[in-house]
Amino acid sequence: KHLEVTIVGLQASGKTSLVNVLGSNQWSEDVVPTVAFNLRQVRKGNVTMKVWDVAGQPKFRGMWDRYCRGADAIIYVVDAADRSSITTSTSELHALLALPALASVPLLVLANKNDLPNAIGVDELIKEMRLGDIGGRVVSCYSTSNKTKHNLDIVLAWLTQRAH
Ligand SMILES: Nc1nc2c(ncn2[C@@H]2O[C@H](COP(=O)(O)OP(=O)(O)OP(=O)(O)O)[C@@H](O)[C@H]2O)c(=O)[nH]1
Ligand SMILES: [Mg+2]
Repeated sequence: KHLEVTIVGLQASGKTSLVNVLGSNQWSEDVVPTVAFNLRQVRKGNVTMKVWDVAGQPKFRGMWDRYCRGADAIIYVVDAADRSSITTSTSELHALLALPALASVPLLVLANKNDLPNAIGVDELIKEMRLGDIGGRVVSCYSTSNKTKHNLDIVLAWLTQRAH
């Protein structure tokens, strides 16, 4: 089975770390900011995933839609411990999802870095980011940590469910 997934979200939210931990069980405090994108192949059981890990710095956000087109799923990563980033994170997400080409692509929002104190929880993030307003597609939201691997098992289950 195959799955193509695109990971977007603001810089330093933990996208590359997620792929490193899911793909090769490699956690590091020291990850280089992504330039443009990384393409990784991840195998889990009988599922081969093509993972587009796209850069989150402002100058790269205009490329997000290009990598999201044709994806079987979009993962949107949020740094749940950086509350000052949530307004920008929200507007970037809603701008992306407004694109007709991305209608009906399933979305998984991760409230990442839940190992840090004061990280925002799922219920509050759903409200803050107005995830309830997103229609016409599957929308899920989990609280995760790449550092402790909290809930990464359910992220993987969510992904493999979408393989075909
Ligand atoms: N405490 C904690 N730190 C994390 C977690 N995930 C990532 N980080 C750290 O956050 C920093 C940024 O992580 P990256 O994975 O490079 O973030 P990114 O989203 O790929 O950033 P760009 O490539 O610039 O878009 C690194 O120092 C990571 O170690 C997490 O779950 N918990
Ligand atoms: Mg990165």
